[in-house]
Amino acid sequence: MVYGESINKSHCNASIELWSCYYTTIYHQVGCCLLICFYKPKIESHMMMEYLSLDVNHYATVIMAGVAALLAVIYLRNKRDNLPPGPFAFPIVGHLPQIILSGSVVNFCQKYKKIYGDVFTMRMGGYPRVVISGYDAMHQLLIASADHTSSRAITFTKYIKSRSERGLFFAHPSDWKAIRTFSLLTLRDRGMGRAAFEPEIVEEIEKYIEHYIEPSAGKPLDMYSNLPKATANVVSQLLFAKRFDYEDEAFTAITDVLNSAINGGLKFRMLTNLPLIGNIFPSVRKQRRNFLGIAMPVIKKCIEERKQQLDTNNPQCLVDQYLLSSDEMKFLTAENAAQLCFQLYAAGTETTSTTLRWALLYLCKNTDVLEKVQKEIDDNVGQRSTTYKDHLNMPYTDAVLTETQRLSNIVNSSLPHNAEKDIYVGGKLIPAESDLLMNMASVLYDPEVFEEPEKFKPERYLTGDITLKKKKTIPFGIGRRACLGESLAKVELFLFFVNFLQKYNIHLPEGSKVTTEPVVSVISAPKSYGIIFTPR
Ligand code: HEM
Repeated sequence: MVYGESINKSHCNASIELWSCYYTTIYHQVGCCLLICFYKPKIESHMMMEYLSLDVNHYATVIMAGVAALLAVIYLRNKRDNLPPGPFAFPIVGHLPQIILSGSVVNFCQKYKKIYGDVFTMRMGGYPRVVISGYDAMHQLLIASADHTSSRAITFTKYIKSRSERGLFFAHPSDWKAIRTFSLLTLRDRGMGRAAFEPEIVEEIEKYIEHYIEPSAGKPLDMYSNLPKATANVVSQLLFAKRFDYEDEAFTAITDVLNSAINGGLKFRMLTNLPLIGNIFPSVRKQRRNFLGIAMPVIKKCIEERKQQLDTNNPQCLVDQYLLSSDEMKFLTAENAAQLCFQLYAAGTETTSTTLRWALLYLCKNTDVLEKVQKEIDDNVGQRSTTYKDHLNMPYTDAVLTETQRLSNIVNSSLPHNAEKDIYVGGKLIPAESDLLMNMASVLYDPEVFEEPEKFKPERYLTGDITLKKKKTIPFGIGRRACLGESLAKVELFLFFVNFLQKYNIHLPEGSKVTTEPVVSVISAPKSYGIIFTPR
């Protein structure tokens, strides 16, 4: 089979029912065997022994039978799914043990890609996901087969039953295009990625410097929980035409909730992948409650405020535009609009601030690069205010930011997609309804394209086949559902970065042990670290 060949899937409910009965029986047998092994003294005379007709002294036989039955269950379950082969998966927890042993999902995917190739199955809890590696396979699925892969993973959407509560991330396939077009046009209209919006970003940077950097006065500043407030305010201007005071309680609560959820590692993955196990832990349950419970009232209050201030002749932000056009956009209910705002807010907050924290850390670790960036800033910007247009004359700074995005690989699995039809990729069948997880590291760290991919080397974007390297640098994803905020993120990254380094020298505190080993969660972030800013 070749890339892209697709066939229709036939469902066979009867055989699924048959399998279910079969599994239930095997699980029952295995359960009994294990019970006997561990509680033999207590149940020696129990009726179960008669039922199984087993001699309790033959432990070895019982254990072997149990293990064999367990393996049979796993084998048959995997076979039933018709999914591409992958490593051995444990019942209930799936590949969780191997993920923990590998150190992260990223390492796990990279490790098993070497054994199973560009397409293999991974199980997070009970849910299988087909892991896609390599640019060609991703291109095949997300661009050439975009008509059938542009909906979100079932594991994402199954918890949001109502179509009118899905916002953009989880939008029903038939609503997605209209919501995305509305969001993109409105945000662009308000200035996203355009020079007209730059003064507001620069004003936010100045406020951040005044509020956090200046008072740090040469002491280490940990930007982990305060930099997201600055990037959140940038998005807030586009959504609600307002910025929050950094000390505002509701604002602090919403950024803290996002921060801990997105950086919450295993806990957050449990929310979507291991709901049954996750529910056992109070802290996971609390995170689930907080995520929307704290955030949504703040978002709804902002929307309500816009209603009161609405000037029909002069819409100021995305919410104004929604309030004015909602008659034509029936699917965008009030609840859906609130979800959309929250998702844009969430998508634009941690991503940009985490990338900036990576960039500053890489520079502290590579002082020669820091010097070159500052020289380029001095030569091209000097003391005046920076604009995004300056990046055209600052190839080295641009290369540093591109290399930061490549190496940090922050959205390490992209956002999962779903295959709506059977698709063959590289000769392997991806059955309809499979959830797809993109192994972004396989492209961003491809040694065929990026020499010594694990190293921070901005010069790579200034020599050799630059076009190819840029094409394969895909931190924002590819295809129809690629990042909606890419243009905004690029402007923000450049303006924050240049403004910081134009005004300050940066270094890590004496004896700092922070490494560039990431904390891998929904995003890959640097470990919490302090940075010392000294005025230049
Ligand atoms: C460095 C910053 C950022 C990175 C690396 C990033 C990366 C990504 C990635 C990998 C995806 C998934 C693509 C896919 O599903 O195939 C995505 C989706 C998305 N991003 Fe970003 N993003 C960033 C900043 C932003 C910003 C600033 C915004 C907007 C305010 C934003 C809004 C979105 C939205 C709305 C989606 C979902 C699009 C859809 O489902 O159609 N992102 N982003």
